[in-house]
Amino acid sequence: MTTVVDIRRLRVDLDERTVLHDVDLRVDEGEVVCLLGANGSGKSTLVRAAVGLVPAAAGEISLFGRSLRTFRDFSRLGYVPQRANAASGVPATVREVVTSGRLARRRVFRPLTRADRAAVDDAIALVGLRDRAGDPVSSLSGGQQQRTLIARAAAAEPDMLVLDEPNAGVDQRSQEAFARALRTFVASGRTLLLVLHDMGPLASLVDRGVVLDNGRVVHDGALATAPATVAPGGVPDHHDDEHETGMFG
Ligand SMILES: Nc1ncnc2c1ncn2[C@@H]1O[C@H](COP(=O)(O)OP(=O)(O)OP(=O)(O)O)[C@@H](O)[C@H]1O
Repeated sequence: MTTVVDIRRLRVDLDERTVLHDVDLRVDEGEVVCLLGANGSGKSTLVRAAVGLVPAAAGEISLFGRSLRTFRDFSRLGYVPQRANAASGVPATVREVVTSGRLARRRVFRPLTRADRAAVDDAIALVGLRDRAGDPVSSLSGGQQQRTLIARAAAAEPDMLVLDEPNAGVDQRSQEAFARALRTFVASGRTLLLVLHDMGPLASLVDRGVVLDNGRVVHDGALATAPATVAPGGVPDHHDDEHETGMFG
């Protein structure tokens, strides 16, 4: 089994404050791992550090078996930040934005192949925006714009998707459709690292939950009988004693 993300004893300092302390996180190929925790517990910082967007003050990060310091194969990785906004000054349509993800995968510009077009169509279907494909992204809701960026990442056919709060501001029906689509993504052996405040319909997909509290990992393990949501505040009340919550196996 290949380890896709291997983080050991990671410390991250922001504004001279330590926001991640001694964090270990391992994600194997084909796994769906969910980061949970209250606001400000460090979930976004952890995924940003994992993809090289914030520097580590201490510790080791490897992606696909290679130290992040020398890792260059970023086309294997699709990352979509929290509250991402796909609208720019340019009046691009959903299809154009998604296609740009496909083009970014290639070194030299050449016309789209049939395979490129199919990957773009699949990615748009993955996020449930088929009926909006020709619309300008500026006409979409915030949730739909983030979905557009998820489709752009998926169009490059990465081995791992890292999605920070993909369901924020998305209605229940769209969340359910998205969960079904992501099931297809992982069925092909690909890897998912999700930051979720509320697991909602994605709960049944998740193999393992990692709970952060104040920048430390306080739980790392399987999720028991598909809890739909995390307790108010994002984490179980007694996450130091997982048996009390009944949420984690
Ligand atoms: N750019 C920054 N500069 C300084 N401090 C930051 C920065 N970004 C985040 N922080 C701080 O780091 C801590 C962790 O924030 P982070 O956004 O990683 O938490 P989170 O668990 O993702 O929260 P949320 O669920 O609200 O998105 C918080 O205390 C936050 O205030």
